[in-house]
Amino acid sequence: MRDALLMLLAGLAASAVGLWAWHRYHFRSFWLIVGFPLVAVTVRATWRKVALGCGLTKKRQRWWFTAVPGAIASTGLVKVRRRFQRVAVDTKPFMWLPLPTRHGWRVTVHTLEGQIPADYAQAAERLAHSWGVHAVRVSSPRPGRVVLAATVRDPLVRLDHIPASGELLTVHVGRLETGGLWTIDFRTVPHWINAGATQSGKSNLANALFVGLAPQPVALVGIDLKGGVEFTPYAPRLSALATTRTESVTLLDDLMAVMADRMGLCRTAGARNIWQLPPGVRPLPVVVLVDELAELYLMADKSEKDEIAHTSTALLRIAQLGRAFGIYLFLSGQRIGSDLGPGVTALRAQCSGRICHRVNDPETATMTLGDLDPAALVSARAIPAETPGVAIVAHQDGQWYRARSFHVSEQTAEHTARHWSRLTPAWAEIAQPGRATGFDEAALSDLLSA
Ligand SMILES: Nc1ncnc2c1ncn2[C@@H]1O[C@H](COP(=O)(O)OP(=O)(O)OP(=O)(O)O)[C@@H](O)[C@H]1O
Repeated sequence: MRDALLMLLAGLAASAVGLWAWHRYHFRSFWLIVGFPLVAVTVRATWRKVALGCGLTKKRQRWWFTAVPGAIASTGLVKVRRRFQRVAVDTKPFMWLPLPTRHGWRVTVHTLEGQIPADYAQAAERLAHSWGVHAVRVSSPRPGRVVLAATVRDPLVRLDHIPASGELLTVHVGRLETGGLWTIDFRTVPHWINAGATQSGKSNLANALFVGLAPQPVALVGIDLKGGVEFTPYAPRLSALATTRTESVTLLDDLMAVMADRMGLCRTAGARNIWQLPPGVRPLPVVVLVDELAELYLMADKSEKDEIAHTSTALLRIAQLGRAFGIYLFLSGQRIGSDLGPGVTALRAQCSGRICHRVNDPETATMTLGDLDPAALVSARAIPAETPGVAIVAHQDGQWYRARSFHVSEQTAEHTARHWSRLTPAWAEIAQPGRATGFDEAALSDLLSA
């Protein structure tokens, strides 16, 4: 008997250790086979209580049945004394079966009359606490349906390695909280704002972007108003680098000339943008990386006014027209606010790509993320300092996500710059009007008619 008990205890201990090791070393299979089925049953079984607690139920008139007439049964609101009575009961939204995801589970819910997805988004934090998960995100694939995606544990605490990006002007810079890739695709979203307090991970993101773009046939240009400390390591792969405001003015003038040149090229070829040009005459896309954007706008005395106005107009024109002519902006800074002048506000309006790292004040989050869901602003302010690189991202699918960039050290960026330096086009080749593609009108006509 004692032996049997000992055997049983030993068996239980071995199973517990086995389960722990399984959970620890292969969470994915553990989650699918053990964790998820238990969670799915619990979520379905407790949905009425959870929905009621989170304010997602509606009162509906129902015929209520009591097995013992005369006894007092309570629905929580109405005391029922008869066998059948029409009473107001709390109705929960219909919930489908939960489905497992890489980092948790998701479930589709039918909204009740008068409910909108925002009602569920407001209750997301309550739902997360009720279910004991890291976060619940709400999306609505079609009217009347809401998908609640629960993340069991924060997938952004530890990230794997940066995967290679396949397509031109597309870079996988990190991971979204859903476990999916965080992708910056300049052809879909041409201009980006990358804001955040100091040490929040802005430069790391620029490194990740640079490492992804370096092997691609693109011209990279840097404007580094931190005196060049951030982008000088990229120099072998940069076609041009400006480290002062005066140099920036010249560089931006060159970029305007490139844009005018490309406009002429497209006009001659009857194309609306450079992507409609035949590959032989299509100019190289140019990505302009800017660090410390605010420095371009700060005025120490009145003598700088004209220079600032000039820079501001050039950047704004590039933001307005650059997309069609293959010139893209990635603007980083601690504050990109209206206090820097109307030029910044107008520039911000042209940048549909928004990335907000940890910020110190609510205004910066509001300025960066604009009129995105208020929950995004709350999330941006809640990013802890211990997780640099975590940001709120307005994604290409129209939703916002928490995301984290892959860690790319300065040494890696430097090595990449040297490795791909042979792909660096000389700035003179790009910047001289009429020579952006080496085209002349006759050669272009020949190419187009071929
Ligand atoms: N995704 C990440 N994963 C891990 N560590 C990161 C990540 N992003 C940034 N870090 C680390 O956080 C620190 C600050 O990052 P970074 O220099 O990019 O911040 P920053 O916002 O550019 O700061 P500053 O404005 O002061 O230059 C660095 O030590 C960097 O290695």
